[in-house]
Amino acid sequence: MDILVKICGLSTPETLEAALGAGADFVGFVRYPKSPRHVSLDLGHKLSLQARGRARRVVLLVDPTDEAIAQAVEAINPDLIQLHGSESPQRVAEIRSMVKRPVMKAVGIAEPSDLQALTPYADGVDHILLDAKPPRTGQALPGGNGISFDWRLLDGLDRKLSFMLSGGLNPDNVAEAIRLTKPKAVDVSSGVESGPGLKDPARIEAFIRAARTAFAAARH
Ligand SMILES: O=C(O)c1ccccc1N[C@@H]1O[C@H](COP(=O)(O)O)[C@@H](O)[C@H]1O
Repeated sequence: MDILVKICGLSTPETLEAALGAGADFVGFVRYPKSPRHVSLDLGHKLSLQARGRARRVVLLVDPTDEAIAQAVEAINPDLIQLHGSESPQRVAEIRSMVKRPVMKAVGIAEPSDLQALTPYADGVDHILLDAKPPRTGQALPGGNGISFDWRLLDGLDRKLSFMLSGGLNPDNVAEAIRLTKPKAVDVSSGVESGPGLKDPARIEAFIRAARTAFAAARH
């Protein structure tokens, strides 16, 4: 099984096509109005149709209400729901049983003790996403800030846990991240942009190529 690659925060047909053409396994659509990558339900619906059958479609939500979840599921028909707020393990389980679709929970990592926060989620979700914690400024988004965490913190991780890695990845550092952390999948947003919310097809392609090359090298 090759490493899986997710390109998140796609918001135009052209950049979505670039990600699909370059072989992305997951494509992410952000439903969070404060984000420069936020898509309306109508745009999300159109992008989802474009990606259908070509990659797994992910909807990213942050502490969503039941109504926000229902709207996103109906419009975008995602294959996976990414929860990127401070949803408790109980809320994640509730959402999973409500939507009857796979759910991925993002957990912020900044210090060794943060790894303990994974345990309560591990049994109740389909995927765990490890991300950097957002900076402590009032303006920061809960994710999508282009910030990495110290990957060596994952040396203390139970290796039975398979995870998707995110946080400040880009075409230049993804190989090192894969070598050090051995994730099942990698996820990128800011690192394949030319400006906030502006995906760059050349960087998308370079990221996917670098991830696949690094994974192949790590197997030998
Ligand atoms: O991308 C966003 O705008 C976003 C908004 C709110 C929560 C999460 C968001 N993005 C996710 O954050 C991580 C890391 O992103 P980056 O590569 O460091 O920019 C990734 O999972 C994005 O999907």
